[in-house]
Amino acid sequence: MDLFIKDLNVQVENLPLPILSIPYLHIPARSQVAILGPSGCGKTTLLNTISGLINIQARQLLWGNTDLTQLSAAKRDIWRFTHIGIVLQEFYLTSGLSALENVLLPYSFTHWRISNNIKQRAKMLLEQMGFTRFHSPAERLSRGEMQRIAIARALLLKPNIILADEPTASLDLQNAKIIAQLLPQLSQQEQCTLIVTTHDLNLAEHFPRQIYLANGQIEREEALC
Ligand SMILES: Nc1ncnc2c1ncn2[C@@H]1O[C@H](COP(=O)(O)OP(=O)(O)OP(=O)(O)O)[C@@H](O)[C@H]1O
Repeated sequence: MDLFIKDLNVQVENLPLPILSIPYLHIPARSQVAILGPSGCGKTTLLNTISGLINIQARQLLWGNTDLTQLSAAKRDIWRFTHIGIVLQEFYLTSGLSALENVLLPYSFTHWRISNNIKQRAKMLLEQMGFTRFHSPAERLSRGEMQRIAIARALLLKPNIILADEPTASLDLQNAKIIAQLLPQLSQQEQCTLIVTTHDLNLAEHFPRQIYLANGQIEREEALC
């Protein structure tokens, strides 16, 4: 699914200027894009907008043929659950559940019984990230391991799109490097679009397209040919 944005202007109460203003943006399906820029430039607002988490203040925001501006908040929630996997700086794992059970959570929300196929897929995703302690309690894992669990959870239901907000920001250098390699690798393998926001240039260098925001606007782009 390609992303097309036309005339996005995010206004908030008591501020005279939009906090994000993007006249046009096209991100082709299955591409890998890093959104960069200083703190407060609008990265998270952009991610929240394209995932439909917040009201969309745009003339048009198309993901494929679906214009999110035309959907109610409830319909956007269903659309997001169906199409987007989200990875955040914090991992939001459920303590008391194992690593594997955490990966399976999105499936558990809509199914009474966990099928063998989905369990195998969860294990396969974890194994691809070099993690095999499926039954370890989530709260005993290292931060790098927790982020791997969060990535596998985001990929479990084969989303068309992965959005990651500062996925390496709370990791040490070594784990940040590993995640920086794994995320683009897995999204390519799963053939989904990957969009990350980051301050981390080591992460951004793994992305063929980099969009720099400043003061809520696209300042410049870099593309590796
Ligand atoms: N609901 C809101 N009300 C008022 N101001 C807001 C609101 N949401 C965001 N902002 C402001 O809009 C600007 C952009 O915020 P945003 O969180 O998108 O920036 P960011 O680039 O993700 O920053 P960081 O890198 O620090 O996470 C900031 O100045 C923020 O304070």
